[in-house]
Amino acid sequence: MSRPFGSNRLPIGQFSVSVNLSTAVLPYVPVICHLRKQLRSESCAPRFDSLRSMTKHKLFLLRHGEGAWNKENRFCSWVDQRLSEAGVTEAQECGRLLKERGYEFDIIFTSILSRSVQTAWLVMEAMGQEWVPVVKSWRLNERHYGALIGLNRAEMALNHGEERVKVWRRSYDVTPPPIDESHPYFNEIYSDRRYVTCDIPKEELPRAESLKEVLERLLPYWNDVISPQIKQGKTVLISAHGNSCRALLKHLEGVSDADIADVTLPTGVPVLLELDDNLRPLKARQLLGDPAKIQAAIKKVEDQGKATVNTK
Ligand SMILES: O=C(OP(=O)(O)O)[C@H](O)COP(=O)(O)O
Repeated sequence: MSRPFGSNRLPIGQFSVSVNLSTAVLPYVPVICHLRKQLRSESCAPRFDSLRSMTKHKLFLLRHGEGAWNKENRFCSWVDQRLSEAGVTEAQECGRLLKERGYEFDIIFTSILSRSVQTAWLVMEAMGQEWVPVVKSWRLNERHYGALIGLNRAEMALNHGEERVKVWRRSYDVTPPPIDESHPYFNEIYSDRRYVTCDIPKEELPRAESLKEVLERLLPYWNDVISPQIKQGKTVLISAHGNSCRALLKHLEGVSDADIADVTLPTGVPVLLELDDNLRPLKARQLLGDPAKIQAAIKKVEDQGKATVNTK
């Protein structure tokens, strides 16, 4: 008996089916041929192509819960403040929210500053996922605010003007004056033994950074360590800082140098990014939680640079 397809395996799209070409099947061959044609038609092909590149990776960025100096409105940066009572609650609530939504992490990255590590622990505890590995790097540390470390933002706005403070806080490529040995927090930072564990000599660690410089020290870590984990299909949480998360967002979303000035991250609010296989965002970032509360928290961070008298 002749075989119309040369064998008894009939390809349909990506699959093939075993066909017994008996006289009982032969009447259906035109229908099968029609289906094959449809699958190959131009109207079908793009749909499959886009499905292939649409593989979603979920990446979560988190600015730690409120720290003691967030509360006092001081530039904290590389000073190792722990979470305030409100910051502990924020981190726990963040963990509960992530649990309620059914998210599961495979690996967590933090800076080597206690407030980001403590936040990761509290999130994991609230999610019942304490076993998840945590990897720490100075490359996720907060931006180094140089000589501004420890200063009160509202007092600076009074002395230098709100515009100047906004430039120091939010511009992309303005580096604040560097910290030197006369600074009250210099020794506390540079004699801390955590900074001999870094992948560069202590002497080469920054003394002040613009957001651009934060991105430059963060990118090798993102490219070599974090992104391979995501590409392997792992769900990653990065528990870090306002400006290290902003730098990464700028990179991933392609935010312009000018527009990044208007991106503000509140403490304790997880940011969900859905990425394709090339780690490009598939849609806009999502700040998870009550939108009204999130807007209020963003405004609070922005208002920290206003010249109001700080009574706390
Ligand atoms: O330590 C800081 O950020 P963090 O609270 O995210 O670690 C900075 O002082 C944040 O200051 P900014 O919001 O003026 O950039």
